[in-house]
Amino acid sequence: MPKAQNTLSNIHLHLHMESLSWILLATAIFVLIFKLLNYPHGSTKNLPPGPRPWPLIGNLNLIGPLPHHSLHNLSQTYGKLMYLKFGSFPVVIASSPDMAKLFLKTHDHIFASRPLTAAGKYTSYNYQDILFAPSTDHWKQGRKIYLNEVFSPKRLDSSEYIRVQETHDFLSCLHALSGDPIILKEHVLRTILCQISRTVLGRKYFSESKDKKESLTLEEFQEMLDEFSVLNAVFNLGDWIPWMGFMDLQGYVKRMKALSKRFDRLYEHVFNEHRARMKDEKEGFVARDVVDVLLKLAEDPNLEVKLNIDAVKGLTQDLIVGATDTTTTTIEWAMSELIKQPHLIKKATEELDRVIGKERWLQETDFTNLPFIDLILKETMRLHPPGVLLAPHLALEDCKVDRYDIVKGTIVFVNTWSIGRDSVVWDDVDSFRPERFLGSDIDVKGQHFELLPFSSGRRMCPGYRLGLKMMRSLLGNMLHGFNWKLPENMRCDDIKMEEVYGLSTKRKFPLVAVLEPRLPSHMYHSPSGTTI
Ligand code: HEM
Repeated sequence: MPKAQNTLSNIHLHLHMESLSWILLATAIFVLIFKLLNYPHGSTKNLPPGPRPWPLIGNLNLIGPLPHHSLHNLSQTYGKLMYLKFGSFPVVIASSPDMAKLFLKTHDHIFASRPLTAAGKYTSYNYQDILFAPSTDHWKQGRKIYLNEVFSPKRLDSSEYIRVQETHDFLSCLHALSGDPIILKEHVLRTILCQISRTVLGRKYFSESKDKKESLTLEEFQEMLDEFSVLNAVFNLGDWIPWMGFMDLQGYVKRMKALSKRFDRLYEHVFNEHRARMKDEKEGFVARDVVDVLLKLAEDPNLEVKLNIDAVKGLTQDLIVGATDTTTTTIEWAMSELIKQPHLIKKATEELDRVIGKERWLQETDFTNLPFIDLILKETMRLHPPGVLLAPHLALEDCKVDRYDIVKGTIVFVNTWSIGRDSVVWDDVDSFRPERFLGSDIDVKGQHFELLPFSSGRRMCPGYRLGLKMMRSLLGNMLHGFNWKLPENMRCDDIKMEEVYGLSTKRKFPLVAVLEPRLPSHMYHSPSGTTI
């Protein structure tokens, strides 16, 4: 072979070898990246079963607009403990009472933290609230403050008069509207907002019509709460694929920052008013509401963890957002289920007539004598728990759960919506039958893992007693005070039961009803003289 030709084929061979090495190198890098992205699926860990994840997005492609439904369907294939990847994060889903118990009771100390999300950072004062705070000393102290200063039986008793006044105003408003179709949730939300604002902030701080002088209208406040609910439940890409976060492709972070500014303006106004009273009254100052208590605590040098002003805002905000959507949504679901089954309303009103009579309204001391109202609420929260996936929990350490390895940093969701439809636990799962709880000791206080609307363990809802009081009283009195009908052109089958996912999972189509008074007319006179 001539020398020149020899050299040429050497070059060819060299080039061929070189491209081969490039191909091999590229393949090796691809495999490595794929393995890294899918870690720990490829590791020696014994992970719960789950679908194979895609690079980059993991299993996010399997999650639809109602994530609890998507996860429920997946659990029918992969089982009650399921492993997925959301972007680059390992996620496990518990879909049965025994699995929920392992995370919320047996290993509660390991799973009581929260992942750091953009919502917690931008809408909740950089996690200086309680709901989004990881398991830190700030969070522990905040829960203690709540339990002693807001939710103790004594504190709840001292704010009862507010709930009574606002409930009477609510009933009076409904009476004035009797005969006309009403959008129920608007009235319930307004009442809950009035109750919680007066208890926490001292007064309402919003006006119900545009011409009154308040920094905020009711409409704007409701809009802010809706936006909070949406932004705190969205699948924000930057949370799951952190390197994409800076692009904010969905625009959620921008909205979070804007919302936070609106809430902050409200708190600044509220706090300035409270500080002014504190200054005026000096030694004679006595705390009248939760903000007073928190601002006083912020001055306390002996507090274990210093409470700065952002933390006071975070703690204040959790009470407002924690109380409003959850209770309003539950009452709306309850009435939607009841109105489809008039015999249940009849049963409830028979009990009310027997226990309360027609000459007074239901009070908080009557609750123990009205078991059917409680059965209705339990059955509502079985089928329509507001927090369908609870809030996300985070593994602080590696842990073995039901023979599977759950690695540190795994995010845990408990699918309470799925548990409420578990046919191993419940008969006739899709039917709304409050009587199913007759003679059963299952309650909603975190001891029975088949019914977890308020969760259980260290992260259990601290406001559940207040939530129950507000719901029992409003629902009971709504049934006591009125006959419930559908607008003329509607039949029971027209009531759609579709959902919209959010911090609380709400009805897609608001319930519209027509009310007719059941009690003598003098009963509806509101003591505070509120008109609509
Ligand atoms: C129907 C009424 C309510 C329901 C169904 C409900 C449900 C829940 C759920 C599921 C959680 C998350 C638990 C977890 O992560 O495991 C939670 C947490 C929380 N709830 Fe409620 N809630 C209700 C009413 C209230 C009320 C009335 C308040 C306050 C006034 C409140 C304040 C909070 C707070 C501050 C947290 C955060 C607790 C923490 O992360 O440590 N909730 N709630």
